[in-house]
Amino acid sequence: MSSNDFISIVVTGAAGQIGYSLVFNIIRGDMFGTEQKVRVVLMDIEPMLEGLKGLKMEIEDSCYPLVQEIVITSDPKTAFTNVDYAVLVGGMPRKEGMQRVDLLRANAAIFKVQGKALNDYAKKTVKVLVVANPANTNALIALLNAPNIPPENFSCLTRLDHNRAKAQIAMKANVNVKDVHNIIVWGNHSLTIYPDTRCGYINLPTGKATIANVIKNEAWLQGDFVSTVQVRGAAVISARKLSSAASAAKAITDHMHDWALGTPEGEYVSMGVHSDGSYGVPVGVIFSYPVTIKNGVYSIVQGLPIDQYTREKIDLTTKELVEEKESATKILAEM
Ligand SMILES: NC(=O)c1ccc[n+]([C@@H]2O[C@H](COP(=O)([O-])OP(=O)(O)OC[C@H]3O[C@@H](n4cnc5c(N)ncnc54)[C@H](O)[C@@H]3O)[C@@H](O)[C@H]2O)c1
Ligand SMILES: O=C(O)C[C@H](O)C(=O)O
Repeated sequence: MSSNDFISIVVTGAAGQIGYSLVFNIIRGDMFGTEQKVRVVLMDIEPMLEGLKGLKMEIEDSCYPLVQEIVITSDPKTAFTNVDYAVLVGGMPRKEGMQRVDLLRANAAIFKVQGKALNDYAKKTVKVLVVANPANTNALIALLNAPNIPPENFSCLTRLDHNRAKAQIAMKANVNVKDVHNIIVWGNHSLTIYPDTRCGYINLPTGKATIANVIKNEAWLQGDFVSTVQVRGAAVISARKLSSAASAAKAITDHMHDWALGTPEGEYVSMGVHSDGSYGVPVGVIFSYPVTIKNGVYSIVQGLPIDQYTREKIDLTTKELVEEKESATKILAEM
């Protein structure tokens, strides 16, 4: 995993709300295990360095034994040098009246710089997770600017959508979330993401049962369930007046934990990864697929049945990602 006895991980946007939760998940051992020491680089823009100093003090005062070193910086070279893992949370948030393309433009500049910095300074084996929205296309921009790092090492966060779907099923079926398995979320981390339960199952005291057989309500599974997951981020913003933070940090932790340490035999998780053309999605967009992970390498689950309804949902989210890719390509060409 690391040439030393510690792992080095950078979190960008560390002074923000996700950062405040995420960093403690890392140093508690939730991400890489309770025996793994970590060097954590907290990166943010220069005006936030004072806040990062406070976060560093809180980390010290928490006395977590896994902490090897805490670095705070706003300099990309310092941030990315020799890191094993990079979690890119920092970005420009959408402001009132801002179109999606304006958000893309603001973030393209950030992810171009960070992609180049990863390329120049990180280990070539670095595993990158992009969280800042639009997460799939920001990840693509970073990847396009890091030609020396394999595309398979770039991912974006859709595990929060995956976890949201799992939680909705557990609540509807009145079972513990740990008994719900093999939910899939396909596509873009946006309103078009498609939560799919057709391959999922629930462990009941009587044995394994399909989600459809337990829920017995196809209209709900194809209707309210899908829309609840799709608008969950907006619902949290509307209630909290802030976007999801602790649940996002938990999802980031789950994503990196599984990427580093693997998935249990037969268990799928959802990850936004560089499309290889699987399931008719064009090569070269960052698309959320079901994956299994072994020895730090993910494999897209192949051969799942795709019915007409699922095909339409996958096509819709694919169309949005292809359009985002076209906008990003134009924006990058103008820079
Ligand atoms: N993919 C997902 O599931 C998911 C879920 C929740 C939030 N998000 C996204 O995650 C991002 C962060 O959310 P948050 O609530 O922590 O936001 P926040 O506004 O609290 O924090 C963002 C931080 O990023 C920093 N930042 C801005 N530009 C930067 C740059 N160039 N380099 C380094 N840092 C920079 C800011 O200074 C700020 O401290 C947002 O884009 C949000 O939409 C994604
Ligand atoms: O920050 C947002 O716009 C919402 C976030 O992506 C979420 O899914 O909670």
